[in-house]
Amino acid sequence: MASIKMDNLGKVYTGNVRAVSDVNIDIADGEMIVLVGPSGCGKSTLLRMVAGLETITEGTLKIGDQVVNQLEPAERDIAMVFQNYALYPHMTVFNNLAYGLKNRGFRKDEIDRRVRDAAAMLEIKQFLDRKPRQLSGGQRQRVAMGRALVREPKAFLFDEPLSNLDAKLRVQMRVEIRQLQKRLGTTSLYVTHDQLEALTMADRLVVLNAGQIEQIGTPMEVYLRPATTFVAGFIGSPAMNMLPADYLGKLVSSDALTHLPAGADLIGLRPEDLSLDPAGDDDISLGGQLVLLEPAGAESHLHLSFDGVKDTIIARLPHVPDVQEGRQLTFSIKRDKLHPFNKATGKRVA
Ligand SMILES: Nc1ncnc2c1ncn2[C@@H]1O[C@H](COP(=O)(O)OP(=O)(O)OP(=O)(O)O)[C@@H](O)[C@H]1O
Repeated sequence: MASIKMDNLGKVYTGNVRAVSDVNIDIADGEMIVLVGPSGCGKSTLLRMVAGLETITEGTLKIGDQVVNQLEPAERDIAMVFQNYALYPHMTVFNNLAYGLKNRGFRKDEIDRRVRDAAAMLEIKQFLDRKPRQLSGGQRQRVAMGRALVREPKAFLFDEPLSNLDAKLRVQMRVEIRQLQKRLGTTSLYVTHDQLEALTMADRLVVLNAGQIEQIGTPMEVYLRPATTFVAGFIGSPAMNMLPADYLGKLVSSDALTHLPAGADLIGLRPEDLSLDPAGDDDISLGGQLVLLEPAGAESHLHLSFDGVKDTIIARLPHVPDVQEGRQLTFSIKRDKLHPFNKATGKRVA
């Protein structure tokens, strides 16, 4: 496989529509990078620029040591895996795998070797004579990857491959793709709007907003230290609560927030960091009224209101507490779990 290097990549569509700005990403050989962001943030545009399906209007794209800005998709040696597997229903698995190679004029013995090698790697050798409909969803996904693999590409691109699947199959496929990717060491760029998919699959994830990178990091780096209020709101579920610092200061004892850095006028609290345990020395406590209790089996979401704040705050507990709606509850949170931001810049304050 190969590395991929994006230097100041940008895209302006005809009609002066800017879709991507100043994107710098280095994907190491064998690394899985997940691009995540809301609808319209430019994920597909960026992926298609790497694939060669959209022109690059700014910056440089390298695959391995080669600048590929001007190369046709077929010359870039990159495989794309789509949503619906795009398998040919009337062909056997063998022929599905062989099809692209036949079209490119490979010799029969070379096709045979590549198909059998890929089938062995993907553990689908026993299915080579079956039609796609005789396979489970997971096996079909493997055939789809196999079809890309036989081309021996330099990298894999995934464009929301799981978005059409029901919740259970989605989880199964997520695991399947990630295991394959790790085992085969494929350099991969994976696009999704699903933050859970991004967190679970990525070596590193790239959060994109309005065509620009908000943050790049390992899933835990991004979760534990979101660089901007956008990332804080996008990664994590339920989303991080945000309170103005001066208001939070009124809810808690006056010296509880003195350790916060200068300029931190907006404070983020993750729902899962709020606890009903009594506050210890390093904790702060805040009381609110329980307006709604949502039990969700193994966990529960508690919606709390505070005098003078229009938004409710959500706490996520790893159990369903035996409390009545309408009651006053006191929550504690560790001081080092407060996320300080500056409202005007939207950035984390160090
Ligand atoms: N061919 C085009 N011409 C002009 N503008 C376009 C074109 N394709 C996309 N755009 C615009 O570029 C921006 C980014 O679109 P893109 O499809 O890359 O977003 P996305 O993050 O993949 O969204 P989604 O998750 O909804 O697919 C959007 O504002 C979109 O309207």
